[in-house]
Amino acid sequence: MSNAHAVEIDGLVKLYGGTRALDGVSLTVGEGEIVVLLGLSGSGKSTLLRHINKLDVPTEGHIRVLGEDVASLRGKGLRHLRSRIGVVFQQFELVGSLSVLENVLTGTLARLSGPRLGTWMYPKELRTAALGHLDRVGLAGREHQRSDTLSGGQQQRVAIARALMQSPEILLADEPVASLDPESSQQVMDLIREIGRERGLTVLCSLHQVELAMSWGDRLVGLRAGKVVLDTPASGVDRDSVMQIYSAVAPGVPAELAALDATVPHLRQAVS
Ligand SMILES: Nc1ncnc2c1ncn2[C@@H]1O[C@H](COP(=O)(O)OP(=O)(O)OP(=O)(O)O)[C@@H](O)[C@H]1O
Repeated sequence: MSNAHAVEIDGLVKLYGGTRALDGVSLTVGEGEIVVLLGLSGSGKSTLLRHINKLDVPTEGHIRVLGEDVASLRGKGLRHLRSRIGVVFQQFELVGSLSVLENVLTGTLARLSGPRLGTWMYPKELRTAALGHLDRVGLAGREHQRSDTLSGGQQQRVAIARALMQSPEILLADEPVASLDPESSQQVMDLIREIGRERGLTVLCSLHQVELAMSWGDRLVGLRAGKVVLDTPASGVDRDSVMQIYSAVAPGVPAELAALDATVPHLRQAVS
């Protein structure tokens, strides 16, 4: 990890109509740091991640990413910044009818001109690189398989390989294992961390699984109602302090229950 900053956020406020999705977030992330964003559903994790590659623009505040003032970037400059930031989503966002290899190759579309239909339309060196990334994520030999015939964990590996095609410096992962079973979740998270370390990537990842987050990240950042309420190295942190993020959500809702994944609204109704 170097001392340089990959992401510098100062006083970020985001309003959606009357909703204060982010409420004065200031955060600095060092190059090569692996950061987990934790917090209840609706606490602002995805909104924060979306500001880093300018999928959303601040109502107030400043963001610098890889030395660039994000608000001032447009056109080519914005495309260049986005090419340095890989993204992995909860729902993988693969084209199910395309082969694994073609999905990985689409990670290069932003820097190629003209449409590409079929893997043969990509330069040979890109196909070779894509096969290398598939090997790295444990999917060697699957390149010609239709993507929608893979398991969820395998599809997320394809999405990681696709992100690697950009040779990113930052990886944003928005609940990358929310739709996976616990075993696949652990494997995918391990893979993201190993790849992050190997390549010196700065990783920002939102998660709902507290135990996984504590054993996985270098640093935990907790959001509640758009504010940073926890910012700590993961090493040595005690679980109770992390659970504070989820406490006092609503009268009668224990923090343990509130911290549960997408089932929270249903459980809340059940206990209230
Ligand atoms: N495009 C939008 N338009 C209006 N409101 C939005 C929009 N995006 C987010 N919000 C609101 O902003 C708040 C923060 O949402 P966000 O998706 O960032 O939370 P989150 O912590 O990522 O939640 P989850 O864990 O469920 O993904 C919520 O109240 C949400 O309803």
